[in-house]
Amino acid sequence: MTSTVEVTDLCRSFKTSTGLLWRSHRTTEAVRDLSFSVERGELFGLLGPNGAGKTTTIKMLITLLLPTSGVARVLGIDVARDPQAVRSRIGYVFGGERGLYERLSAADNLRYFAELYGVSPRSQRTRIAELLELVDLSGREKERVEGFSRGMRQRLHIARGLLHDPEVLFLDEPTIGIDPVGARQLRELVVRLREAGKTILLTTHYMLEADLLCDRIAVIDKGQLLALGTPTELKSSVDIGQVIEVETFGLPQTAIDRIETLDGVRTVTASVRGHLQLLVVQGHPGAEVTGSVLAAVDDQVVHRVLTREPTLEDAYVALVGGS
Ligand SMILES: Nc1ncnc2c1ncn2[C@@H]1O[C@H](COP(=O)(O)OP(=O)(O)OP(=O)(O)O)[C@@H](O)[C@H]1O
Repeated sequence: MTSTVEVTDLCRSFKTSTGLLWRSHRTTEAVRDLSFSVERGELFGLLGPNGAGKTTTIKMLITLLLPTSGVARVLGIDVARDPQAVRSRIGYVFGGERGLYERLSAADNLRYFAELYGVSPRSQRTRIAELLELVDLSGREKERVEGFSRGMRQRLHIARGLLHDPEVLFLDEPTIGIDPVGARQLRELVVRLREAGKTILLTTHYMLEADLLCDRIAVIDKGQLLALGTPTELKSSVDIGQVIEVETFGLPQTAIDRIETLDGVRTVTASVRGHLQLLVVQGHPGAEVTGSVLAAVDDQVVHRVLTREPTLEDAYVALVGGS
């Protein structure tokens, strides 16, 4: 049986030129020899840092961009040979997407797109009602979109992407810019879609989201596949050493730089948590680094220290940080 999405040695490069008088040309290889497949009914995640090639890959799969070389098949159809046939059987939604009619109600927006997508007039009414129910917007369908939150708009976009009942759905950063409550509602919707039998390929920068949602994940960087597997497989495939979280306040950059150079330390990431700074220090496998990390930090500024099990984010940082 063929996979629902099958990507084989896929490449896409872009030629760009800069300068007015002396033009210089540059080629960016956005996707390089990428191969993976997504099985029917699977929720598959594509992860990678900015510029890794995730959107370029999705754009080729949804027939908005032609591959430079290699083959991509969706539902067994070559995306470069028969884009029309692919388009009629897939849906896609980009995070932060515009394109809804603000002055129209949610239901009128769906009616308009249903016409555009050629949904038969007979089935439009029931289809729209079903979709509004699915995306938790029934009861709000008569309200104009201009009064909707970002999360509601995104759910409406997903309903729009499902009007023609596609078998495969591509979601590019579906929860970007959406508050935690809205993001949770969207994640619940994605789970319902999977339960309804859709095959879903999604990109995200949120590791917790990927860990919660995805059956399998491909991690890509610089257009190439770095790792592929279930969240559990990824966590155990990367030989992660000790992970220490240090909550501090007012820690100078020089101290963070010093920790990075300590023996046994693999990566250090610093972020803001409320009024505190959170340092996440990953050690090399087998190295005991808690003592030396704490010695490098003035204990006047340490709020809390804990060691914990590696998360998908730790595995991701180890994979991408080391590439
Ligand atoms: N139309 C284009 N012209 C030139 N270069 C492009 C074009 N589209 C993408 N690129 C380049 O291709 C590379 C991959 O970009 P892409 O948008 O696929 O990454 P991404 O993984 O989706 O990143 P992000 O997480 O930031 O959305 C980048 O270096 C980008 O600058």
